[in-house]
Amino acid sequence: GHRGTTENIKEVFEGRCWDYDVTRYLPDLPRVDTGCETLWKLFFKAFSYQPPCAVALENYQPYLEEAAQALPKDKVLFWSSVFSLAHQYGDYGQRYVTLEDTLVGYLANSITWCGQSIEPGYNVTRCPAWDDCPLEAAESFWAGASKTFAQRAKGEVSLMLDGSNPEKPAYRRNSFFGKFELPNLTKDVTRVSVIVSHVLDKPKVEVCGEGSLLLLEADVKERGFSYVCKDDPLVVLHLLCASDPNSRECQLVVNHARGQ
Ligand SMILES: Nc1nc2c(c(=O)[nH]1)N1CN2[C@@H]2O[C@H](COP(=O)(O)OP(=O)(O)OC[C@H]3O[C@@H]1[C@H](O)[C@@H]3O)[C@@H](O)[C@H]2O
Repeated sequence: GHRGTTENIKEVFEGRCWDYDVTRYLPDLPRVDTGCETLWKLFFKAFSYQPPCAVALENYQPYLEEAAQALPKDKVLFWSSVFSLAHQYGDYGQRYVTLEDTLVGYLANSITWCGQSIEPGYNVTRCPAWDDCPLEAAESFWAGASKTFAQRAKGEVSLMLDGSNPEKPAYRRNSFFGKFELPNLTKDVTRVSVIVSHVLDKPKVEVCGEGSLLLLEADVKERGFSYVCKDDPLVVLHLLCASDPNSRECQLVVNHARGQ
């Protein structure tokens, strides 16, 4: 299989960059001094004229360092498998900051790119499918981006996991969080606060204190951080109920509000 390359990728990248600079996350994240043309050049340099499947994580380092922002203390949010809920919960930088809220993640999110050795140095139409390459270009990008994001986290960091998937444990050591984020948290981090979210009205496959959350607790404490875990905090329940107000669990929430 293959994926289609994002059309006008240079214009998309640079346009997003200028837009971010003047309109996005102004109260929550600092501006990056480097201009958008320079950031594009550094990003392009990382994968251009390389074979589509052979981009080492290090190639993105110059770009990742140039585009990095200081992250607000106690507001970094990591996630596994719950992309959409995590971004609702983070409320786009107001409650928490996810990788996509930072310039590095914002510019790369949902675009597709890959290199080729002949002019113009990247494949204008198509890229390998995710599993066609051992280290597919975009995969190594997110590895580098996740690592740099984790290295700049401070204070209490949050992690949202999915406790409703019978096929996939909530915490996996081979997830991006397990491979590139947890191992790169520094001494500036004090605590990992885990939120296990569950699909409404479905069996709770994993909850705090059980299954892979026990492994996570051990891995977090082994790194010297304190650990707390909560199943479906009220904010998350309300977000889930907003999308599914008629679910049984949400009726309970409404009755509770009515004091019944
Ligand atoms: N658009 C984004 N993609 C990704 C981010 C990210 O922040 N934005 N990633 C990884 N990533 C891509 O998501 C899947 C694995 O997710 P999934 O299996 O659901 O969860 P992971 O923990 O592996 O990755 C999510 C974790 O890494 C960063 C983000 O800061 C989260 O804390 C894999 O294909 C990666 O290329």
